[in-house]
Amino acid sequence: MSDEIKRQAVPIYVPVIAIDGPSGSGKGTIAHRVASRLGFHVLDSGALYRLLGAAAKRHAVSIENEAALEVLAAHLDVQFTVDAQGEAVILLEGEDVSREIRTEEAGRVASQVAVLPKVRNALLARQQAFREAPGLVADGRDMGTVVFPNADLKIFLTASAEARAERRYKQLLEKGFGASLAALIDDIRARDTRDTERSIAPLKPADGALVLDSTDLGIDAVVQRVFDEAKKAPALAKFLI
Ligand SMILES: Nc1ncnc2c1ncn2[C@@H]1O[C@H](COP(=O)(O)OP(=O)(O)OP(=O)(O)O)[C@@H](O)[C@H]1O
Ligand SMILES: Nc1ccn([C@H]2C[C@H](O)[C@@H](COP(=O)(O)O)O2)c(=O)n1
Repeated sequence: MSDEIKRQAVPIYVPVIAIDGPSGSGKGTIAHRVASRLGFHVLDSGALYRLLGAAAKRHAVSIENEAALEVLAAHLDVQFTVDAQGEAVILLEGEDVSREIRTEEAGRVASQVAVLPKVRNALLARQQAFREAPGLVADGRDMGTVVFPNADLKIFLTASAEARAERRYKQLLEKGFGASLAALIDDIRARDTRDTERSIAPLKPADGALVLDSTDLGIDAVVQRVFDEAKKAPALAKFLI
């Protein structure tokens, strides 16, 4: 045996912040702001369910055909990129679907395919693979309960259905989509019911999650609350110095 010191690779711990909550509560906005400050990656898990819905439409697969959707989910050909202006671009089978998957219809279909256990299982490892150094902020419905149950910080972000519908209304108009506020409230309530009442990975606060109601809180105030909590988590505090 030589005196040579054998170097062993020390695995790097990759922290995760899980942000869950209902549609329009601000998860994506907060996740991007927090990730940008920390230099972390972002997982928009809802986009995967939306993409699966779009893939089902392209391949004429019924959204009730769980076996076929499981195969589609396992082979989903997606790329998350940015364009020259730094805007997020999502490619499905090489085609830019960034706009198509952001419609209310795409959200409804995503919520319908998301109730299927085989679909959720097929997307699980793909979501967990987003956990890369230096860290990840993951947004969705089951980030803290199922996908990253050991997350360093769990936030459950919520707001009244009316506040969320109003935010969505403004957002859709800004993007050039037509919208009706009354229809959005109905839609949000229907989606809340489906997401919270499904038998697998229902939307609910994870054990230990900080529940933040943003009905009367602006974006900056929510981000500050998240950082206040992050400072208390040993694996995250060093990124906030
Ligand atoms: N605290 C807040 N106060 C006011 N507006 C907000 C707040 N948080 C987010 N918004 C706005 O609400 C809209 C919806 O936010 P966002 O898309 O981040 O929600 P989401 O929870 O990710 O929705 P979804 O789950 O449907 O993707 C955006 O236009 C965003 O700027
Ligand atoms: N972790 C997740 C993320 C999303 N879904 C489902 C349920 C949502 O209604 C739908 C669209 O999500 P959004 O883009 O609005 O965040 O996808 C889920 O079940 N689990």
